[in-house]
Amino acid sequence: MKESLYLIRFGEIALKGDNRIFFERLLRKNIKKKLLPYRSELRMHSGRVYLRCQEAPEEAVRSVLSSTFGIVGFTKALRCDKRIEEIREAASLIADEIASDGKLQSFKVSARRADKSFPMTSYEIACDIGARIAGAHQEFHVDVKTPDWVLGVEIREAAYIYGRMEKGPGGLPVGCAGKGVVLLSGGIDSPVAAFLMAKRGLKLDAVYFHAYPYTSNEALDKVKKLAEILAPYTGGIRLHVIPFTEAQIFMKQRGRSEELTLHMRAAMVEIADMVAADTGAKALVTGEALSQVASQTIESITLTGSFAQRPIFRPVIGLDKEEIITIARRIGTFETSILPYEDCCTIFSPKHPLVHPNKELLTTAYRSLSLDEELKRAYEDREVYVFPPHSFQKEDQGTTLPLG
Ligand SMILES: Nc1ncnc2c1ncn2[C@@H]1O[C@H](COP(=O)(O)OP(=O)(O)OP(=O)(O)O)[C@@H](O)[C@H]1O
Repeated sequence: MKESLYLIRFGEIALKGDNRIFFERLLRKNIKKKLLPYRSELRMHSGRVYLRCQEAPEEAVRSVLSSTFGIVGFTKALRCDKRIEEIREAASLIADEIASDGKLQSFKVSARRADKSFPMTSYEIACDIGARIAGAHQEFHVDVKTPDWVLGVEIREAAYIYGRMEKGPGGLPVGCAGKGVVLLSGGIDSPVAAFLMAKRGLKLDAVYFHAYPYTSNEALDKVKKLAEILAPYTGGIRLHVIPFTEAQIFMKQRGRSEELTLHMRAAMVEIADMVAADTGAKALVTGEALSQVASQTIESITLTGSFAQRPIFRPVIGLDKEEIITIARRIGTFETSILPYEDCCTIFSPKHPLVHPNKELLTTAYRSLSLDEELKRAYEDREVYVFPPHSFQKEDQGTTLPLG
């Protein structure tokens, strides 16, 4: 009897020594949660992970596996009795499916025999199956050195037969690094920053500063859309929308024009920190890249970063715009990010912002604005959206696991 499953390869987790079990447990939990409402079962056998999820459409499972950090590869597999006739049949089903794509031509069979009582050697299995596939499909020829695809046969407590590996996103299971708060604008850079930090295991909440009516509801919809696109990677995401207009007007009226952008950034950092304190996050994340604009010089970043109670991670700090765009395209945020809705900072930004601020002078100027009440009110009046809806559970706070 044949059973259809997925064989999953975990990546960096394999290097985690004694702590590997924590990472594996978290990754399995993340996969199962993303497959809800379907029933799924994950089993481990000799360092392999097999997922059984018969109710879910294949597309849904593939989309979950290709967006779950910690997975480096996966493939559909067939499990059958340890009889050569069954193995041949399963191998030919997999070869038929790959042949129907018409894209791959050369192949090889890689056979492994953990159960040495099986009456054929690995070499004999490989020759037997390889000859049959090549005989049945004119489009396939054997190439043991650089094959387009590999048919895997593993003889364990049962026989497992699988075809082409698809790529997973790599990285570490979301949540293993604890929790962070990303400042998510509608631009190109911050969604990429969110993606990169989730890839290193950070569970994220997002904060968006909305200056209605100076920034439109379409601008807000755009950020919601970005959060929705990121959600499969981040294992769900909450978006905190901060009504920022009054605080911005307050700063504009009281401060010096050329200092306004930096004041706004500092205020954003302070509010994001409040969200972090509330959600148990240990770091902030921004999409800042060195020297991209006036507020991203070393002096500006040092100044605005000094208002945070936690480290600020800036994973795109050393990337060129083109490099950031390449990632944005790959993860699917680019087309949404370039929709033409203004960000609140652009609208309020002065013509000649300070580029190399003096930290002491600017800190004093910012503190003299006495913004505490304004910022507290903006924070308290925030609205929270969850992507996908109803997905957030208390246990999603993220746990810092011991690193091995
Ligand atoms: N309205 C906003 N809401 C939330 N975060 C913001 C907002 N505006 C800016 N940020 C944060 O500040 C960072 C720097 O913003 P800035 O507009 O200077 O640069 P940017 O390179 O255009 O960034 P992005 O492409 O992410 O908008 C952003 O990456 C983001 O993390």
